[in-house]
Amino acid sequence: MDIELRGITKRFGEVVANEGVNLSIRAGEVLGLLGENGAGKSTLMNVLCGLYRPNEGEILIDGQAVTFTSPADAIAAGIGMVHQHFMLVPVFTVAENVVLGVEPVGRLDRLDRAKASAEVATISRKYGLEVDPDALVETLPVGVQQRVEIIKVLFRAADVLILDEPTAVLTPQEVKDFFEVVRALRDAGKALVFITHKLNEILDISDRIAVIRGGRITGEGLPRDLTPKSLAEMMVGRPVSFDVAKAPFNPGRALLEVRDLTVLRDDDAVAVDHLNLTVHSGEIVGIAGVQGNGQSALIEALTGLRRAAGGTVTYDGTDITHASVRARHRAGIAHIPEDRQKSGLIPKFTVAENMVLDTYYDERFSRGPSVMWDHVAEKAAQAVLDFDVRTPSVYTAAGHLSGGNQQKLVVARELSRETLLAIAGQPTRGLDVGSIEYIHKRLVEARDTGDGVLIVSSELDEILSLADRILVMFKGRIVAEFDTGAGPVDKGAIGLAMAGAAA
Ligand SMILES: Nc1ncnc2c1ncn2[C@@H]1O[C@H](COP(=O)(O)OP(=O)(O)OP(=O)(O)O)[C@@H](O)[C@H]1O
Repeated sequence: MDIELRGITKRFGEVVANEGVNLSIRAGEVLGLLGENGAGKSTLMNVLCGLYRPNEGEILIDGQAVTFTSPADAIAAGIGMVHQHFMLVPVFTVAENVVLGVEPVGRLDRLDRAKASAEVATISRKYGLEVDPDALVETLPVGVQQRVEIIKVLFRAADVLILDEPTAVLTPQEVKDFFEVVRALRDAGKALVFITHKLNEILDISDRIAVIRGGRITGEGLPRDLTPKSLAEMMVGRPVSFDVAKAPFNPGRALLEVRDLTVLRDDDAVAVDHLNLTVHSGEIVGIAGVQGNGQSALIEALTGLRRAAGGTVTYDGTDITHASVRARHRAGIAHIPEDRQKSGLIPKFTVAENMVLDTYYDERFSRGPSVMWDHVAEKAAQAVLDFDVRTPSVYTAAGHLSGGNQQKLVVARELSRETLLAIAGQPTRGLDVGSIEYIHKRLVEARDTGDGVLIVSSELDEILSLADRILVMFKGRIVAEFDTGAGPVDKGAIGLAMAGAAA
């Protein structure tokens, strides 16, 4: 099935998210769609999958114009979206999730479980999407849950699959397996649209690449004619540097001292196991590791979101092991959370309000019980400029910003106040290369002016380019340490430690 988008324009009030977009999506082809944060990728895909109606333009399927009034229309026409945030019911099995809402009339009590399992097994075999149809979704790793989402779309007989940043949450091995599936789908004649911010990935998996900028398609090309550098330039409209310039390493006093820290998961399993680490002033410490080795629980414990079951956390000489989130925040600890949508922002609040979440006690912003909103708006406008947050105004609801710009807003709030220590979880996930360059610069600036910075990232390249010291976390413990100042670090050795070789 071939699709032709012709002259698609989509506006939100004053904002033109897509403008006169012409794009073809062909059977048996992976189309890579690349664009900076806020360029209009999600909007365009939401038009294609029936979630938004365009103000102008039309969609043609095999030459015939179609109108979608709901996602159900698009699904009926064979267009399926695999969302970035999975929409599965955790307490249902794989097969139940797949057939839910389709047959028989969406009622689980009338579901023929054996038939559903058999159908899931057939799809799973056909495209190499390995999964146990009878497993409960909540017991499955993220990479497998994603396969369930894809099976769900294929079960609805989709010929066109839209994959919105599918690799953002996957480990490198899962990405490899996932690419195999994408190729199998393409070879079976499906049309795929693949959205990612990772330039190497888009060059690897795409048959054709289209670049969107400011709501318009500004370039198209074949991977063999493009490089990460040329793609980055096409996308951002200026050269992007992948190197970070840092001042000489000159660490000061110990700012964060973690001793013998143990943290439990919700089910009481040990997530962080008698862990020790120190972050000094003027130093970036990077924690590398395959996701799921306790990094998230560690950050939660350091920022007060999760109780420490044992050990101590000392910040600038004070024991903060059991201090509240707010007390830590006030004491000058910045936190860039891993999941901005869960814990970073309040989507209904404006950009300005989100800039002062938790800071309104600050005497610069409040006098007595009342908040000085003019002053807040002014400060917010400056931070929006400084951190290149793309928003129509500071009075726009944060939930209306593109995903990447929401992330930049959190970073702007956390790094534009007086802090001593910044703790960042996956600080650049979902960001375009221009924004990554920008946020890396700001983190290095914080270090150069004497802050301590602790970064947890599953992107090894990010850790390598930023960290002065690299700690590898495996099964809740630090299993290896690498000093980047002492000559080039052996990537292979880090990889081995991440896989538990040194444990
Ligand atoms: N529901 C909405 N209401 C108002 N404005 C919106 C809405 N959805 C998107 N926008 C605006 O439309 C523009 C395009 O956003 P879109 O989400 O399509 O970008 P994107 O390319 O997917 O970005 P990202 O890479 O950050 O996910 C942005 O300026 C965004 O603020």
